[in-house]
Amino acid sequence: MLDLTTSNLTSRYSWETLDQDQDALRFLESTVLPPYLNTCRWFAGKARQQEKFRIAVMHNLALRSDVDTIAFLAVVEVGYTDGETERYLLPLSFLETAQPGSAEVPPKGILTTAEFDQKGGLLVDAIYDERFRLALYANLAGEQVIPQKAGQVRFHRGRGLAEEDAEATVVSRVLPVDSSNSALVFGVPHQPEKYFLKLYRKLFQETNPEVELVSFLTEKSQFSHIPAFAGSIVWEQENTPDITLGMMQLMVENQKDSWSQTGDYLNDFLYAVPNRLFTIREDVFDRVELLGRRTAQMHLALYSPESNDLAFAPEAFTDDYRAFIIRRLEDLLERRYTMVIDNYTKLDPLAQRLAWVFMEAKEMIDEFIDDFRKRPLESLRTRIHGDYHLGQVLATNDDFIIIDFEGEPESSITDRKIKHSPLKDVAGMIRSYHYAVSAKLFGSTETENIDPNHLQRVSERWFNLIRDTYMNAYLETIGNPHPLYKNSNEFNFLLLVYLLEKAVYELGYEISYRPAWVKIPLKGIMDVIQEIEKIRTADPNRASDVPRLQMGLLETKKE
Ligand SMILES: Nc1ncnc2c1ncn2[C@@H]1O[C@H](COP(=O)(O)OP(=O)(O)O)[C@@H](O)[C@H]1O
Ligand SMILES: O=P(O)(O)O[C@H]1O[C@H](CO)[C@@H](O[C@H]2O[C@H](CO)[C@@H](O)[C@H](O)[C@H]2O)[C@H](O)[C@H]1O
Repeated sequence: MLDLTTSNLTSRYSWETLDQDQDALRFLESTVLPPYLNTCRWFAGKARQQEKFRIAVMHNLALRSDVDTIAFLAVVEVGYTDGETERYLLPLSFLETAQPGSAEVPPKGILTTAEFDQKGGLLVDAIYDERFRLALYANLAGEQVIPQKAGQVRFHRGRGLAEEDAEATVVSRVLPVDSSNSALVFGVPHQPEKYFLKLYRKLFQETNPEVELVSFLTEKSQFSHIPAFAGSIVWEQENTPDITLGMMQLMVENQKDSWSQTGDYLNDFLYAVPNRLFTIREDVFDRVELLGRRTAQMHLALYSPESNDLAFAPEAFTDDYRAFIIRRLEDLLERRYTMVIDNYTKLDPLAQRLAWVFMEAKEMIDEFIDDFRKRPLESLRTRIHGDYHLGQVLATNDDFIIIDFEGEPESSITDRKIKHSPLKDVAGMIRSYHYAVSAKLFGSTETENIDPNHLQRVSERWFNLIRDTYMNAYLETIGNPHPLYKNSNEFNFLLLVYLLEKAVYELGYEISYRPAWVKIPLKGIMDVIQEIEKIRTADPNRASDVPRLQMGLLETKKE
């Protein structure tokens, strides 16, 4: 607990002039911000060597209360000994000790005790100050543009914000999810949880891809399986790209995300496996089929050849794009080979055998990449979800709502806006179903005494059924033929490219974070290389010295 009797930050001036008080700002930068940011879940620089914290900008936001006051939207720049500087949004508010609500701020929201013009209180992350939340809502509803020293802060109102709610008395709270951004919830009379406002923490010198995709789907398509776009908050400056600070959507009533739901459904299956039974509720397949359809409908909505918005116009598989994917894949592969070698002894026996086959297949993978470089491709690329997996799909009573269109967290903002074949999303979801089945079977006490080879075969059978159900529903909805996918050969080939990319990425993630799960992406890689081998052997004209796949390495030695 903070000691409220001693002030850490003391200023002779009033809180409202903090942005001009150089001494107070320097104190914040040197003493308060470094330890505070390092406690925040959304601060991504914890593992890097931090060098400098600087308040780059402080925007003003008027707060409605008994006494006129303001909050600041601070942009904190963090410099590192190497690599790029990052910028984070940190809304700041001052709660005088006697202020109602000051006792309710959780410790993680308090930066320091403070004293401004002899008034004591707390310097807090403003999301925990109700006056700040209400100001955000009122500005969005009123489509305000607030001039600042550096440019202006514009509040856009989206179609999702209902007319009758614009003047409503709202209630608000901070959603207790600890993730890379912060989430606020707003309620209106008769609907206590109606709007969901995401404040982006890490800022990019560009419009956030999520705002582009969600506003496009809401305003220019009939696809209704996303939470409708209700507005955004943007920092605008002349001759500089806009910076998105936040986005509001409708709040979705949901029990859980589809990762948890799929896991629950799989329990029946899990209990049956030790008895050598295949028991599974039909509902599982109904859900998978529905998600296949919803995925295809999302892709059809994002495919807009008539749109005059270039950001959404479909594009061909250009040499530049192929070079981009190949660079990424080769870079990932190189790092994964090293990681596997360095961590080999930490892997369990099944993962070790799979890792061997993967390492031995290097030349075959190189040949496949070369094929991708040269093969004529007529399919098209569009904007896609970009980070699609079961955790990004909320399960409502009888349907799905797709969220989090921000793209892959590790990619730069420019890379996140690159158009891909929608098969990249399809591959993401297939990998996720593979994870759901494998994690359940390999991570549960019910199956711990079952021979891992048998478990592998069982999980493969169930996964194949689920994958085919998903793919059939997807293809049926997309329609055949469709300009996005020229023919089934190309479709199958491209799907392998994206499955390989995703599984190779996951291999690194699991080695670093969940070594017990390494066999899941390794098995995913194995499935892809077996398919690659089938393509090679089916082509009578292919003269290649590349060795065959060493599947024999997977056999366990009989004692
Ligand atoms: N529109 C929404 N309605 C209800 N809950 C939501 C909505 N959007 C996100 N959530 C919840 O907030 C969590 C974090 O949202 P997400 O978009 O994944 O944010 P982040 O970018 O911080 O990861 C989700 O896992 C989900 O539980
Ligand atoms: O959640 P993030 O966007 O930070 O993504 C990272 O963590 C994910 C795990 O939480 C990881 O996803 C992998 O595991 C999931 C199950 O836990 C599975 O559904 C995904 O398909 C699988 O890729 C993701 O790869 C990583 O970037």
